[in-house]
Amino acid sequence: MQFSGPEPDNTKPACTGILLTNLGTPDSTSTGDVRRYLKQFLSDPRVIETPRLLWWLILHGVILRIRPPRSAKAYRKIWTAQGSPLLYHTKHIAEKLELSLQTEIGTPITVVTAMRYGQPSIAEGLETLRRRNARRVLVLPLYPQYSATTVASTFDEISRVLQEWRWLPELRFINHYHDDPAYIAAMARSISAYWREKGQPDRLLLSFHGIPQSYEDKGDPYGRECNTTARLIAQTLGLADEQWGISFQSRVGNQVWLKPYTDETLRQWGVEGIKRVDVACPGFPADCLETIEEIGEENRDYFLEAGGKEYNYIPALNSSNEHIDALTKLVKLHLWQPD
Ligand SMILES: C=CC1=C(C)c2cc3[nH]c(cc4nc(cc5[nH]c(cc1n2)c(C)c5CCC(=O)O)C(CCC(=O)O)=C4C)c(C)c3C=C
Ligand SMILES: [Fe+2]
Ligand SMILES: [Fe+2]
Repeated sequence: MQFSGPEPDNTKPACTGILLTNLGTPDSTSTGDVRRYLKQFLSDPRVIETPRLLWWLILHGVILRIRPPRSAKAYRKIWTAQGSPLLYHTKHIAEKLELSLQTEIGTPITVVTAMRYGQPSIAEGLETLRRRNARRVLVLPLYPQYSATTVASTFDEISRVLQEWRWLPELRFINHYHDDPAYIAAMARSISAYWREKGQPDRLLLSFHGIPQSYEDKGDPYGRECNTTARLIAQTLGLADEQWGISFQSRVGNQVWLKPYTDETLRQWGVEGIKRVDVACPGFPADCLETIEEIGEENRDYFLEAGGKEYNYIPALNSSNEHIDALTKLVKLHLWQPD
């Protein structure tokens, strides 16, 4: 094994680094770039637990032929002049979080963005921190709820990259913050601010990305953590049981995923005569394909076609001040005491 250099740049003062990570996104909406992204994402054994040889045949024989053009079409609907929403929101959160932490904490601190799949990679993010002489690194994956498919996968990639380093920084890793009071308060404040402007709906749906039910059966705590987050937000908003619900979206393939499903729930609510539904996605701190297109557009149609009259998607926290304040508090809880 060759350990890579150079060593930390000691000509610069030592600082603490925050590696702010998110899932990642294609480089562009071309089918080729989307295929490259999906190949990396769906080859991760934390995401797909099917035996490797069988999965390789399915992935290369079927999925990577059919899905990239379909996903590319969906990405084209949400792409902006600044590129992919997931990436620019995450970068903007990192910039504002750095300013906020520098104001709050006397010691030098730097925040760097990295993506589990695609660019900027985790290897690049760690290299940037090494060049800035970050001798202590706190990793903050932007996933409030723990799942092996997301948080453990991020940890796998960090440890894979660091296996090649000689001189490791001190490391800390935030593995979830699903019940963190500042995050719950920020979510509740964002929803009630929306309602102050537009009035309150008949029902609030809190929709989370799903995972296969079999992963939960094998011990993944994700579904339980989503339920806790949803209950805490509803409690903070003072909602009665019949005023809100929880659901899981974005399922892929034909296995059973966590239920109830978002699309089925919205159709059912439309049929039941619920007039207005607002949807918020507390598992997505930054808006992305799954919120803007799937919740903002696709599921709107399901609800309205089933008889619903009004449907609103309440945007993610993104780089709002309430989100930055919550993340600043969260980071401060995990930081080292000053020397
Ligand atoms: C097929 C398995 C998948 C699992 C398991 C999964 C878990 C999971 N994903 C997120 C967050 C995001 N997923 C996003 C997109 C996305 N997810 C999957 C598949 C699984 N996700 C695919 C194939 C895609 C790509 C889009 C598509 O082709 O449909 C995104 C958005 C990325 C973007 O560029 O905007 C996010 C964010 C979580 C939190 C999670 C488990 C808890
Ligand atoms: Fe996903
Ligand atoms: Fe989706």
